[in-house]
Amino acid sequence: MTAVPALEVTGLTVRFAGLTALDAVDFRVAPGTVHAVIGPNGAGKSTCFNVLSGVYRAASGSVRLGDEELTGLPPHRIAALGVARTFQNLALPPTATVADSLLLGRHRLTRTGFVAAGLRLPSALREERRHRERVREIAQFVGLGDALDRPAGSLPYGAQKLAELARALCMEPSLLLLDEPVAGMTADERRRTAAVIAGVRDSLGISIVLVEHDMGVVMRLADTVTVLDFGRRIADGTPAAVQNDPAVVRAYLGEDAEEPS
Ligand SMILES: Nc1ncnc2c1ncn2[C@@H]1O[C@H](COP(=O)(O)OP(=O)(O)OP(=O)(O)O)[C@@H](O)[C@H]1O
Repeated sequence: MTAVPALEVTGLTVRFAGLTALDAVDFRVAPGTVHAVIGPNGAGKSTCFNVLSGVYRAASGSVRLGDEELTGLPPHRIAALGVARTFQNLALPPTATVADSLLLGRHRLTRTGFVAAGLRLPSALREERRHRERVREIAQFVGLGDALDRPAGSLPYGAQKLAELARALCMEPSLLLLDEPVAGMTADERRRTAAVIAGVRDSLGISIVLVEHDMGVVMRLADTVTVLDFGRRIADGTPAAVQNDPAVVRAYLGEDAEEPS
């Protein structure tokens, strides 16, 4: 396994027509840790996520993964550097089987060219078998080992979200970006997904950045947390530290939180 590099975000600034959605934000994600980005509505979480994955351009600042500068690179180049992401809304092909959906995640790791694959050459068949084995392992890892031959769209919502997570893992990333991984889930599905995410960190050792509204999940799962409000970083630290930070309480509850009762 190659060493997982640290993610270093420095002075990250994003502007939309006069609105500063991210204002000189700094944070660091140590290798093999879970880092949550939280904040009230409109704080800049999705913007941050979209800059990390290359969907939005930063006005200034830097995002470095080890020695690689990610700012300015298009999404596919960032993905090629080992950054995988999931989406807030389901993005699996609904009629493809879970196995085939996960195989799509291995596209960038596929060596055999189209011609060899099209001709069904032995080398192409061997490679496909290797990828299918890895897909099976990853599906088992997230608890979908029995669902490989089912159409992804026929699974319950929580299982479809896990299949997306599995597809991202199929890229063998060193950094996984999760956009609200438990949004819309039942309590059971949330628990199961949180356990899978903790397992990804603990067993695969990769780094995870997640944007999430569910505070219970954030507090249980994250090693470190960055809190944004109106595009600025207002707190950064362990879940316990940021939870008790007066600026964070104020941001979530409004100015009234400061008034003596
Ligand atoms: N593509 C865009 N064009 C213009 N303004 C945008 C764009 N994307 C986000 N914004 C603005 O940037 C600010 C931050 O938005 P962002 O979606 O990043 O916040 P958020 O913390 O993810 O909010 P939520 O929790 O509601 O998803 C908001 O004022 C939003 O209206």
